[in-house]
Amino acid sequence: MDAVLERINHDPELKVLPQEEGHRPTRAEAEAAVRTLIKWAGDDPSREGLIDTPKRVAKAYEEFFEGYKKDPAEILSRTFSEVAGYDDMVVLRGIKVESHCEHHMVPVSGTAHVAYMPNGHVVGISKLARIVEAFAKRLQTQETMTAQIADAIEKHLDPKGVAVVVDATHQCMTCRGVKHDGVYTITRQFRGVFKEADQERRFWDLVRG
Ligand SMILES: Nc1nc2c(ncn2[C@@H]2O[C@H](COP(=O)(O)OP(=O)(O)OP(=O)(O)O)[C@@H](O)[C@H]2O)c(=O)[nH]1
Ligand SMILES: [Zn+2]
Repeated sequence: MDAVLERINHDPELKVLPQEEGHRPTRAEAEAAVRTLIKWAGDDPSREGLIDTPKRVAKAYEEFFEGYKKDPAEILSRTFSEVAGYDDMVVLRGIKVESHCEHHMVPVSGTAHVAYMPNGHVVGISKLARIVEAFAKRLQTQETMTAQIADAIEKHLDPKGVAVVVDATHQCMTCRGVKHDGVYTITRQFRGVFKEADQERRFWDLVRG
């Protein structure tokens, strides 16, 4: 691997990685990398239809991977305790998940169900969807994303329990490789009171409607 990096960094034809460690590539470097990929795929990056593609791809990447700029602590910082003693679970069913697999960088799409058992205060419900987005819009494995969502809610809301279920399809399994359609990958994290069988059952009853 080191030899590959060494070659990429020193071959002017291949120079797409920054020389200095920790340096974020510039937009121009990112666009040059896209031109390299277009050439490598066998097409001509200077033809009319492709001339602006590196710009478009860089812009799309900003959207696909905007989660790196999101701070879970900030998203969950505002809570409300005026809830008239509400003390049961809060469940958000069917939050859209649009992610990219870290092995092939192709889309992973599906839904997440997120629940927490409040501990005296609640959070704005949109913030739970924002937390899902903050971790989905990164290069991910489904397992990591599921655990990160649960960790963030546990850490910043301090609830009595948290449950996260992600149900998704991976284009790296449908469009390439094994090419199996209709396979849904389900990952789950049940923490705190959701480890109790009756709470888990109530969660599923609500999620299944
Ligand atoms: N556990 C897990 N695996 C994933 C996820 N997304 C993609 N993968 C898998 O990551 C694996 C990478 O395996 P490799 O053998 O290194 O790559 P590959 O040769 O492209 O594998 P194939 O997809 O089998 O062709 C594949 O089995 C993918 O299906 C994910 O979210 N979680
Ligand atoms: Zn993949």
